[in-house]
Amino acid sequence: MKEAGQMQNLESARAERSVSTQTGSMTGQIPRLSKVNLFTLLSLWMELFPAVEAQRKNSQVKKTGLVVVKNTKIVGLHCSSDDLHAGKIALIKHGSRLKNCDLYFSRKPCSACLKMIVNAGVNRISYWPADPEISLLTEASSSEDAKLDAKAVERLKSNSRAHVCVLLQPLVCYMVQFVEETSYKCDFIQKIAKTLPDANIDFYSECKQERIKEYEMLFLVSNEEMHKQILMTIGLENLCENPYFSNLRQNMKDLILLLATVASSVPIFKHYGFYCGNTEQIDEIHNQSLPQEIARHCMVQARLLAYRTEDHKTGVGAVIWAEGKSRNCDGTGAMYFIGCGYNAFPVGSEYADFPHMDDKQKDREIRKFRYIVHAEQNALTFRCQEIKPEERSMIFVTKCPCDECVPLIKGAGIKQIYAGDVDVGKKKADISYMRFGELEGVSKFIWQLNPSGTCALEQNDPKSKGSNGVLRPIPLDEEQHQKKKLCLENH
Ligand SMILES: O=c1ccn([C@H]2C[C@H](O)[C@@H](COP(=O)(O)OP(=O)(O)OP(=O)(O)O)O2)c(=O)[nH]1
Repeated sequence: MKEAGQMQNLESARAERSVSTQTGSMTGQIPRLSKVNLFTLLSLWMELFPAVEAQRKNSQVKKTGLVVVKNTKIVGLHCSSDDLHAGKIALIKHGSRLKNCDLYFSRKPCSACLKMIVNAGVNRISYWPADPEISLLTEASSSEDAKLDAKAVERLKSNSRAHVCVLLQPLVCYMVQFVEETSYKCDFIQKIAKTLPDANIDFYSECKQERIKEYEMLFLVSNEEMHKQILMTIGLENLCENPYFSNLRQNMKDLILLLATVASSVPIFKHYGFYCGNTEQIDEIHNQSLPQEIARHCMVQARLLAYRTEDHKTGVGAVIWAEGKSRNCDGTGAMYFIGCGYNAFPVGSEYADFPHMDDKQKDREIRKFRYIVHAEQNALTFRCQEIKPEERSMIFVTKCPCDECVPLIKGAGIKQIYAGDVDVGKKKADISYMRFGELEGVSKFIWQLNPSGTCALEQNDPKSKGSNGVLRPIPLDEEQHQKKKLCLENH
């Protein structure tokens, strides 16, 4: 019954959307993620940044993701490392620039982190209301410390100027359905469906189910009574009563479902990944490419950003990272965040200030193309770090960069582009994608089946890690290569 109802809702959402696209009416905009939910999702996702080191086992301290926001713009994406909690990393990386920032944690921070970030003058600290950084779910022997820490956190919270709170907003109507629909139709899944027509397309649903289970284990407390206990210990007793408790759990579940859906849209599937299409360039530049799991992680960030688009039809997200010369204290290893963005009308404009039509509209004056700022353009404009020519910087875009953006990316000194190649070589009425294919001097890693098989990323092998903790590809010899081909055919 519920499913039928959902389908009906989806149909009416689609119908409404297509009417609004044709008429330009203000109703029926596509569902959009709120900023708060985007930051929260990114913080959870950052907790899952692929480990560049042996992960702590049985530690009382859980890994934590963190998003630092200044004036509604993201200025930091971090995750805890073996040595340092996320809050400490924020302090090292941003120092007094933390003043007036909003911080989104994937777990309630411990007292050691909280005292420092409160002292730095942050504006707001929001955290995911499940098991805190100092776990309350670990064995009894350590829970005494966890409880003492929770008390200290409460005291710091009530005596600080910063607003320490849980910020989760309910998703707008049809958001989950919209994310499901667009994730399934996105370039990455469709590329697999097209190039491997025999592949069981159910791999996507299977992958999603696995992700949901995995993230529920990590980010939800399955037992309701236990969850209430935790909430009470971390000072959220007012959320333990209904309807607040059931609403909170529903919001948490919806966000986890959304994260799992988006994460499965860039799947770990056979020999698909981001590869350089030009086989002549492979030997020369492949060694410089990122490990697949990190590239995939960053692309999912870009996919999440795309759900903040202001374009009725096509959401695009972009995120820029760079790899420093050596590993830093962050759980992201040598990688550090530079900037991110999504396609939207100029900052501060109202909905009706600019036209929203696509190129199906005959009247060219009321088309969106001359007004909308592209995801890459926003990522470059609002970057919080400089792009250093001596370092490897990379942009992850959910769509092939267009002719407006390609020279900007190259001119900014970005060394690598990770993208899909839908639309490459196309000249549409108001936007074209001719330059990407011809672009030289910037390495392009396109989502595809490994074209050569001559390099593979043996990601679990510690020997494949470089001195900076970043994984390196290992070349395969001819025999291994043949085996790879065989196992590909067997799948
Ligand atoms: O590098 C790019 C290229 C495009 N866009 C944004 C701008 C615009 O908001 C949308 C245009 O997408 P598309 O080319 O797909 O045009 P469309 O008219 O939205 O869709 P269609 O594919 O049906 O033509 O994507 C970017 O952010 N970056």
